[in-house]
Amino acid sequence: MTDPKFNLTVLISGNGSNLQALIDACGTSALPSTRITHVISNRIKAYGLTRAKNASIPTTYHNLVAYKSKHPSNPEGIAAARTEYDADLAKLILDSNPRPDVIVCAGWMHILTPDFLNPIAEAGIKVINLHPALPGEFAGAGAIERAWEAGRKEGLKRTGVMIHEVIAEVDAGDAIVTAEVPLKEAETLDDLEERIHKIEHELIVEGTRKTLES
Ligand SMILES: Nc1nc2c(c(=O)[nH]1)N[C@@H](CN(C=O)c1ccc(C(=O)N[C@@H](CCC(=O)O)C(=O)O)cc1)CN2
Ligand SMILES: NCC(=O)N[C@@H]1O[C@H](COP(=O)([O-])[O-])[C@@H](O)[C@H]1O
Repeated sequence: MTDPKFNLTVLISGNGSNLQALIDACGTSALPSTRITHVISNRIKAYGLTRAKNASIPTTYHNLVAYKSKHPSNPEGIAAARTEYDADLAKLILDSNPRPDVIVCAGWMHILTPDFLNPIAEAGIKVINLHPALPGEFAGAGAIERAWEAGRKEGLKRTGVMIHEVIAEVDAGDAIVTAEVPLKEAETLDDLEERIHKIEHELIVEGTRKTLES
């Protein structure tokens, strides 16, 4: 059997249900001739690491705490730690064989700085991110809850999910694919999260495929 045409590196921080959606899609008509060759987590307890190991995908735990411990715990020291961390994350990926065609942030809860983005872009590797909101709305962490609150308090009628290009400004990169999610009156946050996660699992596959095809 010939090697898959496309290679993915997936960055995670948690449960990994979106990683699982990608694992399940690889090699099917949804993500043809594609394989995940590396999963990297910034959290050692991320269940997504177990999902990757169960799928025989190489994993790396890239630990920011180890970098912070080498610097003073003041703003300058933390900035220096993040610079080193991000530069080493880029090296980790650029030194891998095969290199990825696309890096997918799938619940990756770490803001990437130009120390990562620049060397990756120079290598011609695209970085995309799953964000549970529509372009220009609820950037950053906790987007689902913030939309749910806006539905209750401000009458927001819909939120959404997008896969977007990753740039230095958080969640501001061009949208690759989006899906609107209507907000339902008196719906619990858990129920909204469940509806949104189902859409995420479809959109992350579609967004990755569109990126590979572009
Ligand atoms: N430069 C970019 N980095 C990242 C982007 C992006 O668009 N540009 N997308 C995010 C994912 N994300 C939302 O989609 C997001 C993740 C995390 C945070 C955040 O505030 N992180 C904190 C730490 C939070 C924690 O560890 O619990 C931080 O990094 O200080 C905001 C947005 C991925 N990165
Ligand atoms: N800003 C990005 C963000 O908030 N992403 C959120 O992280 C979750 C990861 O779930 P998973 O680990 O089960 O894939 C996703 O469901 C998504 O809503």
